[in-house]
Amino acid sequence: MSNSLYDFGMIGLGVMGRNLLLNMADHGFSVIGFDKDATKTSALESGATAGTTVKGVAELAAMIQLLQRPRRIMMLVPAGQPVDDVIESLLPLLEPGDVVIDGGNSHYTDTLRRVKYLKEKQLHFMGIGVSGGEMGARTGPAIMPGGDPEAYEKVRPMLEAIAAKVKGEPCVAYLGKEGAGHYVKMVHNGIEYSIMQQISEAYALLKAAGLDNDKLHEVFRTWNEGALQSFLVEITADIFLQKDDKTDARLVDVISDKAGSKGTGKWTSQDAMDLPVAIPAIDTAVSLRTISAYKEERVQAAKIYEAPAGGINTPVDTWIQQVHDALYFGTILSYAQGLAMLYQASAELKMEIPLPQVVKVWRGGCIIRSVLLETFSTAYQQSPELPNILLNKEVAKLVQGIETNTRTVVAQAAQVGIPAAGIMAALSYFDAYRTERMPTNLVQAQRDYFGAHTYQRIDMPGTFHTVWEQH
Ligand SMILES: NC(=O)C1=CN([C@@H]2O[C@H](COP(=O)(O)OP(=O)(O)OC[C@H]3O[C@@H](n4cnc5c(N)ncnc54)[C@H](OP(=O)(O)O)[C@@H]3O)[C@@H](O)[C@H]2O)C=CC1
Ligand SMILES: O=C(CO)[C@H](O)[C@H](O)COP(=O)(O)O
Repeated sequence: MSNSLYDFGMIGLGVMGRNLLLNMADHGFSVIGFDKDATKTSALESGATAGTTVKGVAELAAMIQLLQRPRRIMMLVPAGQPVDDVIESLLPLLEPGDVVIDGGNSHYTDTLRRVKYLKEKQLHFMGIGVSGGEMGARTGPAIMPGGDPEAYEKVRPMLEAIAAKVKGEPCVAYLGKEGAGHYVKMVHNGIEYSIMQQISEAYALLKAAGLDNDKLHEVFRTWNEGALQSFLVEITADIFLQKDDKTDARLVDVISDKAGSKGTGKWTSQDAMDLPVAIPAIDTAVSLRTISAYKEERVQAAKIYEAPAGGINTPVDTWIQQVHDALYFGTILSYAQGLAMLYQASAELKMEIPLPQVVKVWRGGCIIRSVLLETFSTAYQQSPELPNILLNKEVAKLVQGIETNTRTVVAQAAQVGIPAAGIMAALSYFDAYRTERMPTNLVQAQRDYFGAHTYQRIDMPGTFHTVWEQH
C-alpha cells in the first residue's frame, strides 16, 4: 500500500458494496469501506481473504483522508435520496479531480443531473451499472460504466481486474456518455424481467403436463446444456430441488406468488413509451408482476371463471421440446426488444452506446448472461449499427427454426387457459414486426374521421384530410 493510503473507497457495505470491495482486494488493490453500521464494517474485515488489505471505518471523513489522490470512491446504497445524501456528505471532504461513482441501480435521469452538479464542483461523477448479485460482486460481475471518459481511465484497471472474464476478456467496457451506464443497466434489468417471466410461464406450461419438481429440475438442467444455456435457466434448475426447512415441501411450492420489484423494469417500460420504442415482452413482464399482487382478487376471479375444459394432450417429450422452443423464442425476442431500445435511446438521448460492446459485456457475470449473447456479439461485429437483432441472418435462422413450435405452444396455452402473456407478447411483436402492411391504415382513417388528424397515402406524397361520409 503506497504511503499507507488506500487505492479505493466504498460507501455502503451491504450485499453489493462489501462483496465488490472484497473482490477488489482479492485483485491486489488496497481498499477501505465506510458504513454507519459497525456490524457491516466488521463483516467487511472478517470477510477479507488472508493477505489482502481491507479496512472498514464508521466515519466517512476518516475514509476520505485515507484515500490516495485523486480519490476513487464508489457508493453502493439504495437508489434515490440516499445517493443525493451521500453526495452532499462527500462534497465538503473532496478535492477537484476526485472520482465519485454510483454503482447502484439509479435512474439515468438522476445520474445526468448528478454528473452536471458534480462537474460544476470540478469533480468527476460516473454512473456504473453492476450486475451479478452477491456472488457476482464477490467473484466477477458484469460492469456497465458510462459518463466521463477521463474518469473511466482512472478506474479502468480496477474494473477490468474485478469483472467477470469471457474468453479472457473482461466483462466491462465504456458504454457511452453521461447516463449511459445506468441506462444500459436499466435495460438489462428490463430484459431480466422479461426472461424471468417467460421462464415462469414455461414452468406453468410444463406443470400443466404433469411434470413434478424432480422432472422440472431435469428438464431445465438439460436445457441449460443446450441452446438455452444461461444463468437464469441454470438457477431455475437448482430451485426445483431446494427443500423447505420448515415443512416437507419443496421450497418453490410454499413461496407466495406475489412477485416483488424495485422499479428498474418499470423504468424500462416508462422510458420505452417516451422514446418511443416498442418492448411489449418487457412491458408484459412488468404488468404480470403487478397482476401477481392482486392475490385476493385473483382468488375471487378463479371461483367465477373456471379454466377451459381439457388439458395438454401432446405427448410429454414433444411438449417439453415445444415449450423449450417457445422459451427460446421468447428469450431471443426479449433481448431483441431491449437491444432495439438501446439502439434508439443511444441516438435520441445522444449517449453513443456501443451495442457490440454491450452484448460482449453481458456475456458473463450478469443475471442475463447466456450463450445466445455470443451469437448477438457476432451479429454486431458484422453490423455494429443493426437497429434490431432480428434483422441478422443467423438470428433469423434461429427464430425460423423455432417459430412453429412457439405458435403451437401459444395456441395450446390459449386453449387451455394457461397464462403465458410474456411468450404471447413476444410472438405478437414478432408477427407485427415481420408484417409489411399492418392494419394501422384503418387506425389512420379512424383518426382522420373523428379528429381531422390527417393521413399519408401509399401512392403519392403529401398529407391528406377527408370529409368522411356517414352511411
Ligand atoms: N442486491 C443485488 O443483487 C443488486 C443490487 N444492486 C443495487 O446496488 C445498490 C445497493 O444494493 P445492496 O447492496 O443490495 O443493498 P443493501 O441494502 O444490502 O446495502 C445498502 C447499503 O447502503 C447503506 N445506506 C443506505 N442509505 C444510506 C445513506 N443515506 N448513506 C450511507 N449509506 C447508506 C446501508 O447502510 P445501513 O444499512 O448501515 O444504513 C447499506 O449498507 C442498490 O442500488 C441496488 O439496487 C445492483 C445489482 C444487484
Ligand atoms: O439489478 C439487479 C440484478 O441485475 C437486481 O437484482 C435487481 O434490482 C432486481 O430487481 P427487482 O427487485 O426489481 O426484481
